[in-house]
Amino acid sequence: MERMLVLARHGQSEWNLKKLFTGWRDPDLTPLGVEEARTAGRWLKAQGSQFDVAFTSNLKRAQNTCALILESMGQSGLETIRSEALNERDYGDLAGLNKDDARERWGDAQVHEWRRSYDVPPPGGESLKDTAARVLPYYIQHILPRVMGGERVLVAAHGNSLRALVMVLDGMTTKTIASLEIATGIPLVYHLKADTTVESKLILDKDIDAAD
Ligand SMILES: O=C(O)[C@H](O)COP(=O)(O)O
Repeated sequence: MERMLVLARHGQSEWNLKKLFTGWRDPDLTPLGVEEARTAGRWLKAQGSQFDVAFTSNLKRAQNTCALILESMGQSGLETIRSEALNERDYGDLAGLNKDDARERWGDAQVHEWRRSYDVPPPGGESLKDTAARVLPYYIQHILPRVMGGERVLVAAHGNSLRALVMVLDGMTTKTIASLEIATGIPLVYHLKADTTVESKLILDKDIDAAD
């Protein structure tokens, strides 16, 4: 039985382009982000992939990425389940601020800690640990059973909600997770074993250039 789980971060958003902290704010995709999503769908189709169900967040950049991937695969209208649990990490008081300005104001080290550490939240926002506290239960309760039942599952979500999941799938630690970047629109194709651990992982792009 094939147990396929594909994770895709949304394509470039309007606020990614402006280098603004986004979190739960709801900008749409840029034209490049639309093209990234369509390309991801074409790659997946070229791999011979098809999906039985998709999951995405309550934010339009992920929802539209999901729809564009499926459209490119000829699977528009596939069952797509939306959940706030898959939303990007909430960046709290940083949302809307420019990342370069934030580095100027608080220093590179502090901004990097807020963006990439496991348990240090940005002011008024969620740490990765907080994000994982909603992503992982949702994955275990709603996504994993479908994968283990042999359905081919797409999850179109966000840089940090996916980092929370990849941390577990890849057996990363609270220290090594700080180095993990997930680029926009690059599908991570997992196949799981019957015991739910990872049998294989394929990153459908060799030149990962993580969006800022
Ligand atoms: O929410 C955001 O600002 C981006 O989508 C992800 O931000 P990060 O790469 O700074 O965590």
